[in-house]
Parts: sequence; C-alpha cells; structure tokens
Amino acid sequence: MSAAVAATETGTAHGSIRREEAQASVGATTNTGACNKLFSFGIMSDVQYADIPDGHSFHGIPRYYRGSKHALHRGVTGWIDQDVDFGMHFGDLIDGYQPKSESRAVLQALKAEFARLGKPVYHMLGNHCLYNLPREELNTQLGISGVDGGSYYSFSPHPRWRFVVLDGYEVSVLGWPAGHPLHEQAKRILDERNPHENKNSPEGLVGVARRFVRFGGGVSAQQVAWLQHQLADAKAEGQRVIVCCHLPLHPDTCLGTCLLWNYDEVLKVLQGAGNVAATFAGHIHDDAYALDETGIHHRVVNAILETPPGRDCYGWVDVYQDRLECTGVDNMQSYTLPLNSQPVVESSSLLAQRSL
Ligand SMILES: Nc1ccn([C@@H]2O[C@H](COP(=O)(O)OP(=O)(O)OC[C@H](O)CO)[C@@H](O)[C@H]2O)c(=O)n1
Repeated sequence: MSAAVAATETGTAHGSIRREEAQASVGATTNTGACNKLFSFGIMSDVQYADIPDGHSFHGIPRYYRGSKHALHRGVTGWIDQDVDFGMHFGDLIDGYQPKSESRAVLQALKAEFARLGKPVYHMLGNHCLYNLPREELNTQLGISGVDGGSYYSFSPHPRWRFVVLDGYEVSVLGWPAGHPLHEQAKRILDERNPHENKNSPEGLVGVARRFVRFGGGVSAQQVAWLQHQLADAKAEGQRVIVCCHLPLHPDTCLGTCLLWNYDEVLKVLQGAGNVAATFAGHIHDDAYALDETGIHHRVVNAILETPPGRDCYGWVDVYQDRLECTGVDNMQSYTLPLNSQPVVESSSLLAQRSL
C-alpha cells in the first residue's frame, strides 16, 4: 500500500508521495472504495507569488517568489490529472513584497493558472493579499462572494456536505482604512495584547498569547453568529461540514503567532455543533494536524512559496462516507482522516424520501 493512502487507527499523518506516484496511489484507493467516493477537491496554500528574486522568511527560511508560480502551474496540472471536482487555495496568493504597481497584472496571471482547471476554485483572504490590494477588489477578483459584501461564505458541492469559508481577517488592521469599525476594533485588541511598537512582533508573549500580532486577525461576532447558523442549517439538511480559514483554528496545529485571534470562541462553536468533520487552513508554511477531543480533524497545509524549485506542494482530498483521504504530492503530507460512523442527523425531507 502506498504511504499516501495508508490508514492508521488514530488518523494521524503519513509521508507524502512524488508526483509520478500519484496516479498509482489513487488507483490503490479506488480499488478499496470506489463506490463510496462522493467527490474530491484539490488543496494548495500560500502561493505568495512575487515577481522578485528569491528571499527568505523572518526566520530565515528560503522563499522562492518566482518559482511559486511554476509550482502552482504543476499543482493545477496535478488537479486536472486527478479530475478533482473543484480546487481550494487556503489564502496568500500574492506576497506583500510584490511591487504594487504590478499587483493587478500578477493577480490576473495567477487566476489564469487556476482557470486551467475549468472548474471552480475557492479562495479566502490571507494577510499577504491584503498587503497588496483592497479587500473589495480581492473579493471580486477571487470570486469571494460573502455575506453582506463580506469575505466569508459557504457552498455545498454534494447534498451531504457543506464547506464554510471563514474570513480570519475580518477583525484586522489589514484591509480596512483607519477609522473603519473593524480596523479600530483590531487596533484596540493589538494595543491591549501586544506591548510592542512593531505589532508584527510577538517577542516576549508566551504560548497562544503570541497570536496577537499585526499579521493575524479574528472573526467578528456577526461572523460567529453566521457560522452558528450555517452549522445548524447544515445539520438540519443532514450535511457534514468542512470549515476553511487562512489562519489555523486549533492551537495544537501551530505556534501561537499563527492562530486565529478568537480561535477559542470559534472552536467552541465547531465542537458544539456535532456535524463538523474537519478544518483546513494555511498560513504556517508547514504541514500540521491535530485531532481534537470531539473528533474534529484539524489539517494545516504546507506553503508552495517555500517549496524549492522543481519540487511540488499540492494535493487533493477524496471524500468518502467514512473518511477523508488527503493525498499530498512531494512536499505536502498525506493523511487519512477517519470520520465518525454516526450519520449526521437526517433532515425530515431526506427521511421522507427514504420512506417513499
Ligand atoms: N516573529 C515575527 C514574524 C514576522 N514578522 C513580520 O511580520 C510580517 C509578516 O510575516 P511573514 O512571515 O511574511 O507572514 P506570512 O504570512 O508569510 O507567514 C506567517 C508565518 O510567519 C509563517 O511561519 C513580516 O513583515 C515579518 O517580517 C515579525 O516582525 N516578527
């Protein structure tokens, strides 16, 4: 059995596969459960393209700004080969260092890469995109059609499944002009929680308190209420839910600096709902995984940006009734995430159909 599809009792991580092994791996998966596969989606994160020479992160990790577009191209080709039903990019499509005069042209070029799939690709806001372009323009260009013009939304690719995409930068100093209520709310939070003049610095903050940095953000009370409604509505429809956000939602998947500011409030809502299967995020530029005490899988997806030239970093998820098979190529890890065998509460309409 390929490492990509090897299952464990606990549903924890396995290694990744090289691109050339990917097709064979999927063949192995379909031999054991083709009839149960419901749909599949491509996964990728933090392309963070910029038309500038290679550089490095704050911590000295190499960043391949131009190479990321080639890796994006190969990733979309991989999605096409796998015939995924749709793609997901977990935020930070353009890097903050991209010269602003060319940001719009760059965004068009990156969108053209995703368009090669010929199927929907869903995006979410990351900090780096907000360094480049106004929020409203990003929403329009990335097809983010949120509630009341916002950047959070949901969609249902299968009658039994719903995706909820959160805007982790709704309460943020990024992307809103000074004086905007959400900018001011974020500024107050940073002033209270981060003692530094440079609010990007978590220096001296400990554990999850490190999340109060300028390059983080949170979700508003209104968005939390919307999330609660989405989960309840999905439950009434007999749907399982996958929640996506650029910022990770579980403290065991990342260092404190990368967590959503009000991750605890959001987690409580997800854990109380009873129909959330998994969360997916980006931002940390690494693979990570945690299984929480209520059985929700929390998966964070590695960044294309820090993938060396010629290497790959993309994957796809095959969704089955009893599991999510996450196949990662090369620099992205593969995971099998078992799902609770209990069906989500069925809606009266589905029960009625069954009794016919
Ligand atoms: N300890 C730190 C970390 C970062 N900064 C500065 O904050 C800005 C954003 O950082 P950057 O690494 O570019 O953000 P990403 O979204 O790409 O990555 C998130 C995680 O860091 C990945 O591990 C930038 O100006 C940094 O220099 C800082 O001051 N102090």
